[in-house]
Amino acid sequence: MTLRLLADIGGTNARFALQQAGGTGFADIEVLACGDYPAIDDAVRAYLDGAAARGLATAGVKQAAIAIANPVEGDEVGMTNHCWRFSIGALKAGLGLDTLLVVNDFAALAMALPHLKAEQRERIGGGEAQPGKPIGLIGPGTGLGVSGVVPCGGRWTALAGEGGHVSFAPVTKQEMKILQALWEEYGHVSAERLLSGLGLELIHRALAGQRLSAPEITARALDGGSIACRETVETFCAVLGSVAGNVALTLGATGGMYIGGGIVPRLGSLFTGSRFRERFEGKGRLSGYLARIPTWLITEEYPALRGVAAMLDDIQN
Ligand SMILES: Nc1ncnc2c1ncn2[C@@H]1O[C@H](COP(=O)(O)OP(=O)(O)OP(=O)(O)O)[C@@H](O)[C@H]1O
Repeated sequence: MTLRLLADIGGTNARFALQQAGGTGFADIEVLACGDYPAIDDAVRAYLDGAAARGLATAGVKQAAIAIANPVEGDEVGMTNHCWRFSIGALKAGLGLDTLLVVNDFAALAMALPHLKAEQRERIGGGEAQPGKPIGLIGPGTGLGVSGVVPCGGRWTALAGEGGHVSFAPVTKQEMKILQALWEEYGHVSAERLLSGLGLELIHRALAGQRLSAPEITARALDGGSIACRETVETFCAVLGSVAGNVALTLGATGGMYIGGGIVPRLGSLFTGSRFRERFEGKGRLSGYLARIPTWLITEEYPALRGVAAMLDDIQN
């Protein structure tokens, strides 16, 4: 039996799975905390050892595909929001692999978008997807991932950009206040500075003068215990709408715009009832154009694993 190893590695979480062959289901999905392992090799080996202990034939793993949260430009990989650095060649040799594909995590996630089923996504607002047109993606997690897929010669091609690091543009006086506070501290204020776990904490600090962790902020906002936390989450959702609208305009994403990442699915009704969609559409003379673009929240749990498996299929066919 030949197993393929698949991984989706973010700044906080490393998600692993095994797959028998292209197009088949996943076995043994596990999420490890990146911070528990000094290097990527240690996390991969810990996962494979665990899978072997659970009775899977991991000695047969000769092919692997890793989606990771940083630009992938050559053999040397350095994560943006975590300390792991590695050589793709050395990792491949160390794990005894014949094939190792390493790609940007949001490019992998984008490859899964055209194949998502109705039960794997939740519609936010109106609009109608145009078939065969670019599809956009934005996702706040440890960082802010941005990507999309464009149709090319009968196939989809994923974009591997770093759109989370574009400069933040405030839309309201309150957002000006946040920008002012962050300027003092960071000089360049990127969209990721607000739209990430740390971003929630920074927004809250700027608006309420209180230091809380991202999970604390959303918990207090969700249980109704704190008006200030609710305001922070509302601001986060509004800014996300604005930045998602920018991505849709830039890509001409008339095939639809998707929201991924680990944070938004945890916001529940605070997101669905937020000003996200109003701000997505609120682009002056282009508002009508954006109103026609549908937005969806990805509810499928491991979409980037599905995307990176499709990319591995592509290089093998
Ligand atoms: N309940 C919560 N509410 C809000 N934020 C949360 C919550 N739980 C965790 N987070 C934040 O989510 C972030 C992790 O997001 P995610 O699960 O997408 O991780 P990741 O895939 O490792 O990230 P990335 O791919 O962006 O590098 C952390 O910054 C964490 O603080």
